[in-house]
Amino acid sequence: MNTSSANVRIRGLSARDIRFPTSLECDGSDAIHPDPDYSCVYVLIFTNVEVKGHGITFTIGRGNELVLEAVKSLSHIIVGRDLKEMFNDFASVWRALTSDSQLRWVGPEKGVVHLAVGAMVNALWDLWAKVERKPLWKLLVDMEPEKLVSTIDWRYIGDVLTKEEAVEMLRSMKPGKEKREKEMMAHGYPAYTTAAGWLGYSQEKIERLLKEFMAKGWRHFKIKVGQDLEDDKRRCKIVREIIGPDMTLMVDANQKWDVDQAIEWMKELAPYKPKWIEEPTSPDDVLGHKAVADALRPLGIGVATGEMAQNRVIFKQLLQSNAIDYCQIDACRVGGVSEVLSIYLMAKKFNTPVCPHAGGVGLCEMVQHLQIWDYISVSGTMEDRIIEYVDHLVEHFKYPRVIKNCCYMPPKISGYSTAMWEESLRQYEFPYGSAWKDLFERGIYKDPRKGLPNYIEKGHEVEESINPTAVLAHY
Ligand SMILES: C[C@H](O)[C@@H](O)CC(=O)C(=O)O
Ligand SMILES: [Mg+2]
Repeated sequence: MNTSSANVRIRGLSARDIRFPTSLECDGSDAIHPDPDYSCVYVLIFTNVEVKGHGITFTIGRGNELVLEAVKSLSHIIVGRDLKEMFNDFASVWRALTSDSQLRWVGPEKGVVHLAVGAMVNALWDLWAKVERKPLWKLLVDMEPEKLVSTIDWRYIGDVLTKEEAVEMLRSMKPGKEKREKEMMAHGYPAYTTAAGWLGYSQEKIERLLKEFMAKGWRHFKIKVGQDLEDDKRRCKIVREIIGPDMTLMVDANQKWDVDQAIEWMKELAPYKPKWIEEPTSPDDVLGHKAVADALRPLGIGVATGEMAQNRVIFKQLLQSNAIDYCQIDACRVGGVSEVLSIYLMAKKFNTPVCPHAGGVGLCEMVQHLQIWDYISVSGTMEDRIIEYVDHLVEHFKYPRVIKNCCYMPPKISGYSTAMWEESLRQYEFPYGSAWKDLFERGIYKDPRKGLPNYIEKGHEVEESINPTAVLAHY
């Protein structure tokens, strides 16, 4: 470890509720989430020296309120701790964050508490990379295999991949690493875009955006489906007409269907040659995904999923039962970088390509690091692999992704690319930021602090409560 991490101690942690009103333009909309306001809980870890860790977890609006509280409840686990000692045994830090006995009861390792762990763990990895003065992908690439696997909690996955196997896997990829790194620096990692295909966009907007992306050289596109079959057919037909037969079309149902419905619906969309159907059904239904995948493979359609798979155990089952053709890790959904690493390693074992999910705020910034590490150190191939790209909210990041020739170029600044501009935070912190104040004043959004029923005076459920904060739960 770089000597600069010696005597560095975590002095404090702040978490802020940052929201962007993206639902106004239907950016990010899909069959299940028609009105997402791209948001994040923004965690800042302060130390006794200048270096700070920035970590985010993505939500689509009010979920921030819950994640924020979970971060506060977990913060005592890392505040006051020594960095060097934490990074010497990072798996134990992760285990401590996921094992708080009382909070664990409302998980475990899933949902709100796990999203909170994700933000905190991402902030710690950002801090680690900054202390080492490397972008996160390079920190991972340069780490000795033993060290890298020591950051992962192997509980529950050792039946498909042991720590020792993972070390061997990483060692076996050492030859050619330098060459792959140089190649990455020169050409970057290929991307596809979802930015033309949100469900709430009008036909005119989809057509215009597709043409604009095509003119810039984009060749792989994803659109949302799942609300109305006839409408999906119409939209897929238009997209195919615009992009032509040779370019890639992917479709995403965001969990809209039952298993049988997914199979039937996709048979109808098969003539438009989608490469994959993403999230055809419930993210928890491993065997359901398998049924869909088995039925659609003969039609040349793969199944992709993962953006809402809650932890490494679900990924283990999806991979071991051959229920998915594309593994879509998400940088925040599982417990941050450490758990994501274990999913990449399992995907390698089962020879399943990883194509990260990035439709959200800050996800493009984060997943590029992970996928670049995968190419250099884990899979050693980009075949059948591609990173999602969306184009909004980039201006709020200090060191945003750099796209050249439709490829992500490796970040050069140390850290995990998660830091946002203070001005953006001041504008979009909910509900106090200036942008939100303006939206409330113009009546575009309702200020949640106004016009709430006052349960203390009028209410019945909580009038007996001796804790006035109990009413907060009754918004
Ligand atoms: C609500 C989000 O925008 C979601 O639709 C993103 C997604 O599914 C994707 O990018 O894939
Ligand atoms: Mg998706």
